[in-house]
Amino acid sequence: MERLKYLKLLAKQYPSIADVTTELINLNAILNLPKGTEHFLTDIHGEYEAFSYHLRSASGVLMFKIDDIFGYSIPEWEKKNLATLICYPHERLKRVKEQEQRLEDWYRVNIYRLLSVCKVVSSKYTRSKVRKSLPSDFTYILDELLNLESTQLNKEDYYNQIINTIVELDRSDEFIAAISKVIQRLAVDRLHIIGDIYDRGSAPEKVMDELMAYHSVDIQWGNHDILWMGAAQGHPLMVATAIRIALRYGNLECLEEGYGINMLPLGHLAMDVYKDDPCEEFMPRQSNEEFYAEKDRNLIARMHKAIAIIQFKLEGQLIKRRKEFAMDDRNLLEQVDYKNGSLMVNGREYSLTSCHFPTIDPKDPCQLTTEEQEVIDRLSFYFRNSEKLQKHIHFFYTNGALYLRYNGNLLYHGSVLLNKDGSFQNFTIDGEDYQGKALLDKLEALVRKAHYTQNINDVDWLWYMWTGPKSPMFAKQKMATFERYFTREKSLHKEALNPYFTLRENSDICRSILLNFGLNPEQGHIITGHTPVKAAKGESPIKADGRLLVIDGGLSMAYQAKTGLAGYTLIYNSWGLRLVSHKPFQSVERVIEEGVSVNSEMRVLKKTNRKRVADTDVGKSLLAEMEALRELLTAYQSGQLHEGEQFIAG
Ligand SMILES: O=P(O)(O)OC[C@H]1O[C@](O)(COP(=O)(O)O)[C@@H](O)[C@@H]1O
Ligand SMILES: [Mn+2]
Repeated sequence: MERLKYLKLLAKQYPSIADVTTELINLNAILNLPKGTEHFLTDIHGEYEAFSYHLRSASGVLMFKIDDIFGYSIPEWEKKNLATLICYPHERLKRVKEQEQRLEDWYRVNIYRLLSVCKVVSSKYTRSKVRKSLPSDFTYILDELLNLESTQLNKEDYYNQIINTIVELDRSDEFIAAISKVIQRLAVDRLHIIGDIYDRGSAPEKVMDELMAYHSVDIQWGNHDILWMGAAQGHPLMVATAIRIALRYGNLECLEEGYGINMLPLGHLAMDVYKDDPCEEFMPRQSNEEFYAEKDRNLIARMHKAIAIIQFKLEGQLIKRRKEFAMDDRNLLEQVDYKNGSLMVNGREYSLTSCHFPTIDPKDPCQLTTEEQEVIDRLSFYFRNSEKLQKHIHFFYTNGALYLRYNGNLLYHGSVLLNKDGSFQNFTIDGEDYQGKALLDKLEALVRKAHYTQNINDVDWLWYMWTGPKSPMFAKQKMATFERYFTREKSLHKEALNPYFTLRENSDICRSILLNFGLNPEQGHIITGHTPVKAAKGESPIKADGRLLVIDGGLSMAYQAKTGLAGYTLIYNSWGLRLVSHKPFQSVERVIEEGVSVNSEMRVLKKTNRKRVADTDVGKSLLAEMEALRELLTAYQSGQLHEGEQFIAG
């Protein structure tokens, strides 16, 4: 009975035998197409230009495609220029116009070449899917051109005429920009971002704009993203932490220009309180000498210290408020001896590099001064009311989650907590025990609940996930921020990793994780980020005989010295898995000047027989849809339902 009701509903969409059979033929054709290409990127950390280049060039794959298509028929430099045109059409066109004598000829040749590339990248999709991805201005023309061969009998003139007309009507620039975008878009069917879009680099807000405009993307929340998700709710401690990190890297533009956060109140506090403090340990990192004058750097350092102290005070308050987080040892302001200028850790005393804490009352070190309170209230207000920030963060809830199972693979940013013996580590939350997948599900539910209730006690959980020892996204014993600013004791700077990070080298462990998440342990892979792979020191991103891949290759500039690379892109296409490692991205200007070059290296990790859509998750749901359509067809053919019956009530 239920099934009949369902078929009646389906009949509304397919009211005749002809409709059902057309759809069945269509779905069957889709199932036989090659599997769409998935790209995986992680730990973007605000590095907008490099990130954008990866999207535009399909992480270098575009160059390989152009090579395949044109081979030796055109010289190397022309292939480079064609790739540049596809990646940066506006910038490249500007350059061409300055140099080219015979512009109309140039347009014709290049439009032909772009069409050849577009035909290859679109050949994996149905005509209908390609049509949907075409820009409205040129849908008709592009659809015609992509589905015709210039040499096709009787159509040659027609094809050439369309191109001539585009050139004559002075629409070439728009056409080239449009077709380039289509090529970029069709080269990747699905993009996975394994977390940590925010912090360190200068423009996470631009990364978010680009992701939101992207045709198909999912995000696995990283600890830095969760920090911003909490800050966007106006949680004062997370606001302070996000600002502290921004100042540490001298990223005022992201806050002020990107999100409209007014930093003036913090500037005032900094100059009132730390005017005579050189704040050496708080000088912004990276080569910000280029961007900031000495005077500005001094101001940033003072603001940095002012917000760091607010952060440490608020941490102490939260730790006392949330006993169940069991983080008393991280309430460091209460472990400082303000007279001796030292820090007590496990009964040992370590001297501080500076004990200039003019806003701290040693009797109640975690109490904010009135001015500090006013500043953090205002900053929290700005975060909550930044329209752009709210829009970006909303995207994490709609397109993101703590983990994702996709085409048999398991994607998460950090870890699944393990004990030393490889068993799943338990976390008791509100009296219930959680481990492995169940723990991630519980934590994700807490994040979504906090978004809904906006209650500070609920939002506190996001802070725990940012830095708590049992947070699978952080998965380190402590975050040694205070120790790094205020002591020189190396042993205190160490952040011990959860045993997971050693155990992930073992393929049996990885199999047990895949099983725990309901995936096939012999076929699936775990794909993660979070810990930069020290490739320069010989570390491999491929762990556990290929069962687990860590693809944090240092897209973040601040970490490139550690990795010796500038990031990885993992590619899963119909032929298997490949890992591309990138060299540092210099600048858009340099690409325009020198042409796109292959600055990546491709490694084949796994070769398979060509996979079709039928072998994917989408294929599975298409097969289920086809089964229902077959039932509907039988119902029509056996007279159980009449064609057009959707109009009959009940
Ligand atoms: O290098 P920075 O920016 O000072 O950050 C160091 C901090 O970042 C962390 O590594 C967390 O960031 P990741 O998630 O990118 O690893 C902390 O463990 C550490 O204290
Ligand atoms: Mn991380």
